[in-house]
Order: sequence, then structure tokens, then C-alpha cells
Amino acid sequence: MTGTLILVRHGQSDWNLKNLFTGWRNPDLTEQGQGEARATGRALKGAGIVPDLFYTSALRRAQHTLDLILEEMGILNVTITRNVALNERDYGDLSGLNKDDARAKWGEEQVLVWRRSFDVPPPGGESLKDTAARTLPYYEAEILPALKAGKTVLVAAHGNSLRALVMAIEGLTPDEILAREIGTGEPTVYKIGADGTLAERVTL
Ligand SMILES: O=C(O)[C@@H](CO)OP(=O)(O)O
Repeated sequence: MTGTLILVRHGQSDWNLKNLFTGWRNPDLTEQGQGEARATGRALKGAGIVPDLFYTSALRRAQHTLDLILEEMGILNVTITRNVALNERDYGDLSGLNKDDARAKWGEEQVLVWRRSFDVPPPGGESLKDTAARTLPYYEAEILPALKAGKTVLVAAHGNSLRALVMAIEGLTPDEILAREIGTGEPTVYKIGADGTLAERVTL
């Protein structure tokens, strides 16, 4: 028996559109972002996926994404679990700054290190390693047991909290995760075996 894990990054947010470091700040989805979330809902429905359990972060853009997916899938009256463990990486002092302005100030390379290195945190914020240190234990305690029992679990979260999960599930190295990007509204679907390891990545 395999479980199914669907990881969805939130749709485009106001701050994605404005090219601002977002982290734990709380912008909502743009109209385009709402459309991306709805399209993912339709794709999941079209693939015949029927989730049993629903998780999201404590941030509006991910919660709104999940709500729109559920609306498109015609799923009503379910319990949604929201937890800060699934929040975006905290961008610390960079939060609210324009990414191009940051590149102009600190240089392309330094900003890339802050954005995509595994263990170098942005000033006052979390590295991907720090993010994984809260996201992974939550996944292992709350989500993995359901997957091992064959359930289908839908998680709507964020670029970097999901990259932390993808790294662990796919067994990627720090170098490999550096190059891994997840687009806004993009779903990643895995079959997880009864032993809790990745059985298959499914293309919708
Ligand atoms: O600003 C952020 O919180 C994230 C996701 O939008 O940005 P980045 O892709 O640079 O990690």
C-alpha cells in the first residue's frame, strides 16, 4: 500500500509580483496567483486525486491557495490543519526588500547564497537547513504516519519550506537542492511506501 503526498506551492502573491523578499510577512495572492491555485485544483481533480488530509502554513497566501484548490475540487467541510512549521523560510532582515535592490547592494553572488545555499542564513533569518529543522520533524510526526497508512495528504505551503521537504524525500544533496525551483501554484506529487520512503514521483 502506498500513500500519496501532494505538495503545492502557493500561487503568485502580491510580493512575488513586486519582487520582494517575503518570508514570514503575510501578503495575499494576486489575481494570477488565485488562477494558479484554481488550475492546480482542477488538475488534481482531473487526475482523480481525492485527499484525506489537508495541511497548510500559518500564512495567508498558502491558506488561500488551499481554499481555492478545495473549491475547485468540490471539497467542503473538511478539517484543515495550519501550522507555523510549514511557513516559508524566515528571510530576517531581507524581508520586504526588493530582490534586485538587494543584488545591487550586496552583489549577485551573496544574494544567491542567501536565497539558495543550504546552510547560510540571510541576516537575522533562517537558512534552508534551519527551515528543514522545523519542517521535517513536523512532516515526520504529523504527515508521514498517514502516508505510511496509505492516506492521501495535500499540503499547501511555500517555496523554501517545500524545498526542505523535497530535499529529504528525494534524498537530494545540498548542491542538488540549490538548483531546485518550485513555481508558484506548482504541485509535486509523490507515492510514499509503507516504510515511509519515496516509491515514485508522479507527473500529473
Ligand atoms: O521571498 C520569499 O519568501 C521566497 C519565495 O517567494 O523567495 P525566494 O524564492 O527568493 O527564496
